[in-house]
Amino acid sequence: MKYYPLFLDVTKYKCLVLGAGGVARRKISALLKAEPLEIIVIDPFLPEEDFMRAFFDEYGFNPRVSYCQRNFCPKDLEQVRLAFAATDSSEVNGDFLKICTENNIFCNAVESPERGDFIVPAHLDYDSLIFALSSSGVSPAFTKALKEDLNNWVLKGYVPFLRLLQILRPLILDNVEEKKRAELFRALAAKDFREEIMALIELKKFHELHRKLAQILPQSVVSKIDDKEITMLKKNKEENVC
Ligand SMILES: C[C@@]1(CC(=O)O)C2=NC(=C\c3[nH]c(c(CCC(=O)O)c3CC(=O)O)Cc3[nH]c(c(CC(=O)O)c3CCC(=O)O)/C=C3\N/C(=C\2)[C@@H](CCC(=O)O)[C@]3(C)CC(=O)O)/[C@H]1CCC(=O)O
Ligand SMILES: NC(=O)c1ccc[n+]([C@@H]2O[C@H](COP(=O)([O-])OP(=O)(O)OC[C@H]3O[C@@H](n4cnc5c(N)ncnc54)[C@H](O)[C@@H]3O)[C@@H](O)[C@H]2O)c1
Repeated sequence: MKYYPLFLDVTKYKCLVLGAGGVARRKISALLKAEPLEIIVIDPFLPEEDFMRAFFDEYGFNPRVSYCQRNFCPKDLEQVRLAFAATDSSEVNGDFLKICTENNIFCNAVESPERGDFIVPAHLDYDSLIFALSSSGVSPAFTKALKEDLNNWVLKGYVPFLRLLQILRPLILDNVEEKKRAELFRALAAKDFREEIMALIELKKFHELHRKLAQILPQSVVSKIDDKEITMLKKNKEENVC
């Protein structure tokens, strides 16, 4: 394994991004989702209003981001825990990485990842469930495509399935005696059954879905399933997309 995967709590971190181009803005936007203390962006060539306009147009206003149109100086790294060398100059990025290393600051290098301490994975977040994906730098385009496939798969399959469980759980709790419940919940979540259910929801075959559920659920539960709720399992507009 070329990289050690971990999930960082950055809420107490001051972060610094050198360079304010398109790639830097993408790194900043992902970092902001984890609510770092602050992000300082330094770029001597891009006027502040151009950066702010570009950033806010793409990702919206965020008070955690501050911008300096000037050259970087080592003093800027005081209190910084995480850094990104995001300029288009290999030399500038190299010098910056060196200073970060001397100061024990983890630094990402957007244009020469092998020189940095970490790479940024593609990610999907559904509240507390987070997927982070990496090709170890082999193909970021593939990582992005895989993320999109996974997102479709999760939203098509698991999110509607969880909505179904949300409908069924109280009915089972109310109508099935305690010692039989765990067995039923496990049967509903079992791989083969779950996959058939997910496929029926995806195809909107709600009548068959009802029949399939009746194979394992007692009549006392099946008779109380609200058909209108069942037809809402697969909403046209998914709200959980990040
Ligand atoms: C996942 C994602 C996260 C993010 O950036 O937030 C990310 N790159 C994304 C997109 C993307 N990047 C590039 C393309 C164009 C197509 C292509 O080249 O494939 C596309 C696709 C597009 O734009 O459609 C070009 C590119 N990327 C790197 C280099 C330099 C090099 O390889 O040397 C070059 C060549 C520059 C040149 O041509 O000179 C390097 C890195 N990019 C990484 C992450 C790290 C490894 C991730 C992994 O392990 O897979 C790593 C190693 C370091 C790092 O940046 O941390 C984000 C997807 C966002 C999303 O999820 O939607
Ligand atoms: N990691 C990735 O996902 C990825 C994706 C595409 C490209 N890249 C590479 O990343 C680099 C940046 O790409 P981009 O599209 O953001 O380029 P860009 O041209 O949009 O931005 C580069 C920024 O660096 C700034 N800069 C130059 N010298 C500087 C200095 N001394 N101090 C501070 N800032 C300085 C420039 O003013 C500019 O705003 C390129 O080398 C590109 O090959 C990486």
